[in-house]
Order: sequence, then C-alpha cells, then structure tokens
Amino acid sequence: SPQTTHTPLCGAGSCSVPSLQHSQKMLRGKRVIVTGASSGIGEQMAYHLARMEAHLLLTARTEAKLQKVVERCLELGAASARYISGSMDSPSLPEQVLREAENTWGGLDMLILNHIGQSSFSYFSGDVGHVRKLMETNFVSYVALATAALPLLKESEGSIVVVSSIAGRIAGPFTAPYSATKFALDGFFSSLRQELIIDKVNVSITLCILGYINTGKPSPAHSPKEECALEIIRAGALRRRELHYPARAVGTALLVRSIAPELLDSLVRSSYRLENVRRT
Ligand SMILES: NC(=O)C1=CN([C@@H]2O[C@H](COP(=O)(O)OP(=O)(O)OC[C@H]3O[C@@H](n4cnc5c(N)ncnc54)[C@H](OP(=O)(O)O)[C@@H]3O)[C@@H](O)[C@H]2O)C=CC1
Ligand SMILES: C[C@H](CCC(=O)NCCS(=O)(=O)O)[C@H]1CC[C@H]2[C@@H]3C(=O)C[C@@H]4C[C@H](O)CC[C@]4(C)[C@H]3CC[C@]12C
Repeated sequence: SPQTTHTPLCGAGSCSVPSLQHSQKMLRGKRVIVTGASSGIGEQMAYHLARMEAHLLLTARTEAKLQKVVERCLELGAASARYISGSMDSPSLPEQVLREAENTWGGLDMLILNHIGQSSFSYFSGDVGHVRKLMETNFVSYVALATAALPLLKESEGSIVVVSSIAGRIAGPFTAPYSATKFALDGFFSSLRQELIIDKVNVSITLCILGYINTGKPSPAHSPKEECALEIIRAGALRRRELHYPARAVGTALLVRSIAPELLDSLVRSSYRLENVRRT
C-alpha cells in the first residue's frame, strides 16, 4: 500500500489556510479517483494532480486516450497512475472502480466525479429514452460511485468533489436533459452533505458550479480548462462547500436570479441566436 497512515486533507468544515501552495502540498501522496479523465477538464485535473504527486485512478470509456493520459501523468510526477475503461451507464462499473482503489491502495482520499454522457445543445426532442440514459450516466453513476466510496472516505476523512454546471442552478433553454441531471446532483449531494454533518462524519462534499469552459483551442473569450481544473482540485482539497467558476460570471448570474428571476430568464433567452439552434 502506498500509504498506511492518513491525515485528513484539511480540518472539518472549511480550511483556514487557503493558499494554492498549501492545497497542492496537501495532495502529495493522496489517493484520488478522477472520472471522465480522458479529455477536457478531467484530463487537465489528472495532469495537475500528477504534478502534485498524487496516486491516480482514472476512468472514461476510451482506453486508448486513457493510456496516453496515464503515460503523461507518470511523466509529470504522479506517485502512481492507472485506469479503468468503461461506460458509466453500466451499473457494475462504479463498484468495480472502487474495488480497484481498495485492492491497489487499501483506501481512498478524494473522489472527483466529472464525467458526462453525450447530449446536444438543441430543443428538447421528446426522446425520453435519452433522458433516462443521461440520468444513469450523469447522475445515478455519481450516486453509485459515492456510495461505494463512502466507507473508504470515512476512514480517511476524505472528500467528494462533484462537477456540475450553472445549468444545474439556472435552467436555460436547449439543455433540458443535461440540466435535469445537474439539478439532480445538487439535490442529492446537498442533502447527503447535511446527513454527514448531522452524523459528524468528516467527509467533505464540494459542488462545482461551472460556467462555459473552453475545452477546445485556447481562446481569450472563454475560461481555460487548465485553470478551471486547478480551481476544482483546490476547492476539493480545501473542503469548500461550493466552487463558482468563473467566479464573477457565475456569481452575478446567481445573484440576478435570486433578485429578479424573470429578468434573468429573459436575459438568458435573448443571449442565443435562435436560428443556429437545432430542433431535433
Ligand atoms: N465544458 C464546459 O463548458 C462545462 C463543463 N461542465 C462540466 O464539467 C465536466 C467535464 O466537462 P468537459 O470536460 O467539458 O467534458 P468532455 O466532454 O471534454 O469530457 C467528458 C469526459 O467524460 C467521458 N465520458 C463520456 N461519456 C461517458 C460515459 N458514458 N461513461 C464514462 N465516461 C464518459 C469522456 O471520455 P470518453 O468519451 O472516452 O468516455 C470524457 O473523459 C462535466 O461534468 C460538465 O458537465 C460544466 C459547465 C460547463
Ligand atoms: C452540449 C455539451 C455536452 C457535450 C457534448 O456532448 N457535446 C457533443 C454534442 S453533439 O454530439 O450533439 O455534437 C454541454 C456540456 C457543458 C454545457 C455548458 C454548460 O454546462 C454551461 C452552460 C449552461 C447553459 O445553460 C447553456 C450553455 C452552457 C455553456 C452549456 C452549453 C452546453 C454544454 C457545452
């Protein structure tokens, strides 16, 4: 086992030393699972954690991509790196992933839930089957992974990080199934957090409310995935309740919604060029 004794990543509730260096040091030698780690924000989280010398278990569907990400993580300094490939709409995968963590590490310090199934940015097509499948991938598998991880996280006084979206707080058009899965995450994990606090269980839950992140080519207009990935890890290590990223855009949208929800709805509607949105 790479580690036999563990200190909690930070004290109960929020940590009082919020420097970046501090959160980076806290992750050295920690055992971390990242889902959806073959591309986008998840891949960038894997690279940051590798530089912080964490032990990594990565998941996604595409084995060839995961192999490359694992190789890069080892080059960057990961204490160890391995992967499990498979689709998170398969009910057996969450337990398989946690069994792998327990067998190889004997425990777990941080579970980062980040993967999403495919969904389009378009009018709701009426495809209920798609909603059901997306719920399995984006929501039910998060619940299953967290459930299987909780015994290990209780032992290490570890952390669960849930990557969500502004679409899980403010329902704009053209993302109905996706938005539903993200609202569900908030309901489940915010309720679970309350229960853990009532039971004095020192496992933190960080919900990440992200605005649009540039996961393609770098662009000055959109928030970069590299910075976003680092902020997510930092918020988890510091046991924050929520991350809003980019802070100003997400914070402003949430504030306007709480004061004038109809104004916000109307601003969101008028921000889209409707002629570019698909109807099917
Ligand atoms: N990008 C953005 O603007 C925003 C993103 N977010 C959130 O950030 C998180 C990451 O998003 P982003 O990096 O953009 O997404 P990407 O599409 O770049 O990455 C998604 C990851 O999930 C994996 N994945 C896809 N389908 C499945 C499946 N069925 N089972 C298991 N894994 C799967 C993909 O790999 P593979 O295909 O190999 O399986 C990939 O590793 C998500 O939770 C998203 O909701 C929130 C707000 C904005
Ligand atoms: C649609 C994205 C899902 C990624 C995907 O599967 N793309 C392939 C689609 S295709 O196969 O049909 O080509 C969404 C993932 C993140 C979403 C964004 C988000 O969560 C933040 C905003 C929420 C708001 O309500 C709408 C705009 C968002 C920028 C939203 C846009 C759609 C996503 C990129």
